Amino acid sequence: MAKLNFGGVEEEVVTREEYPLEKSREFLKKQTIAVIGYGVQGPGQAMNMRDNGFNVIVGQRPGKTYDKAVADGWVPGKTLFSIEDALKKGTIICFLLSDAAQIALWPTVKQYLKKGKTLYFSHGFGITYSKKTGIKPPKNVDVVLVAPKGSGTSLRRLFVEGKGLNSSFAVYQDASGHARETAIAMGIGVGSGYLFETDFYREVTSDLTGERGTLMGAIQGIFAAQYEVLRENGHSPSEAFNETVEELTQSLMPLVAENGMDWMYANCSTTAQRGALDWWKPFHDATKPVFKKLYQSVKSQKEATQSITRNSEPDYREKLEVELAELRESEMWQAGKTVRSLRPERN
Ligand SMILES: NC(=O)c1ccc[n+]([C@@H]2O[C@H](COP(=O)([O-])OP(=O)(O)OC[C@H]3O[C@@H](n4cnc5c(N)ncnc54)[C@H](O)[C@@H]3O)[C@@H](O)[C@H]2O)c1
Ligand SMILES: CC(C)(O)[C@@H](O)C(=O)O
Ligand SMILES: [Mg+2]
Ligand SMILES: [Mg+2]
Repeated sequence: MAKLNFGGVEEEVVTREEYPLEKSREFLKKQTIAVIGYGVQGPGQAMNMRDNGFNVIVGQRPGKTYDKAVADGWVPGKTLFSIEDALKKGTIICFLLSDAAQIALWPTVKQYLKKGKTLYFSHGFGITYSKKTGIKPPKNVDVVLVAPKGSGTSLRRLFVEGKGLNSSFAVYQDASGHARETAIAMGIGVGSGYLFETDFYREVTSDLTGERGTLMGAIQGIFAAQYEVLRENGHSPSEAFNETVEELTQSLMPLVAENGMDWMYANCSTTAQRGALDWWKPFHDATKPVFKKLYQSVKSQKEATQSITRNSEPDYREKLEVELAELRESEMWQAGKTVRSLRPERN
């Protein structure tokens, strides 16, 4: 593993140079990788592995998602099967159902976890919260995790562009003596740019915090608050949206991604720099208590209970759609729809 300095802290990472794709293919050449579930991570990981030359099959229940798998080139009876048939054939079982659905399907999955197989997750949820999920793998199988740090949609898009998301990897159970190499080889196989090591608990707690925080929850909250203040002070929707969202995603975040926050600041006016340098600390101080509360809610497993309870309700999709529609139909995001339609590349 390559040792790198992350802001003064030494950490080890696995890069593609160190563990090349050919090595991964060679290590997994006798395995049948069964991707169970074809939602968001399923397609990204399955198609990337297929394009990387691995022996991959998909297990999906009938319905719209099964039809999507057919449209993506998976062939019924050859590379696309019922969940049970894929579980039977697979030697590495990639459990890529939603975390709540994994609970319902676990008794079925467990039946097919024969000695020597590997159970693969993309989240530490099922294992860490095993008292709530009932997911307790038999001792004679390997249990590993590769968690791409981003949406399955981005995992696929970046792969097609010749780039790669980074992923974390972990071993929960090493029955074979080579579980760690399986995790690394799978991580490279699904198209990760590089891999950093963690454990199931740390993966799930950081992931739940991140998506509820700056990655998804906090960002919407901050957008909404600023947009509302601008509107309350007489600014038009287009002006408020541009100063809140559009400029961030189109102009400034790509600069942050490329070279960091100070570099983005340096590419703005001294007027903007002065204001941003004065104001980031009050925003930090105002939000830190909320982040502390969030982390506590994750640590106490309140977030896990909430996810399991709400996402296991039979009508959770319908209820989710109502909440997503509320966002979509808000003035801010409706303004955003019009703003996006005006981007020159859309014409
Ligand atoms: N969405 C992401 O991009 C992302 C990113 C990193 C990690 N993960 C993790 O990857 C795993 C898969 O998440 P996802 O978001 O791709 O899942 P998802 O919500 O998209 O669902 C995946 C599949 O589960 C199937 N399914 C749902 N309920 C079922 C049931 N009762 N019986 C049989 N099949 C059922 C659906 O048909 C779908 O094909 C989770 O552990 C998640 O935390 C997801
Ligand atoms: C893509 C995310 C937010 O990183 C993932 O953790 C998820 O749960 O979908
Ligand atoms: Mg997550
Ligand atoms: Mg995540």
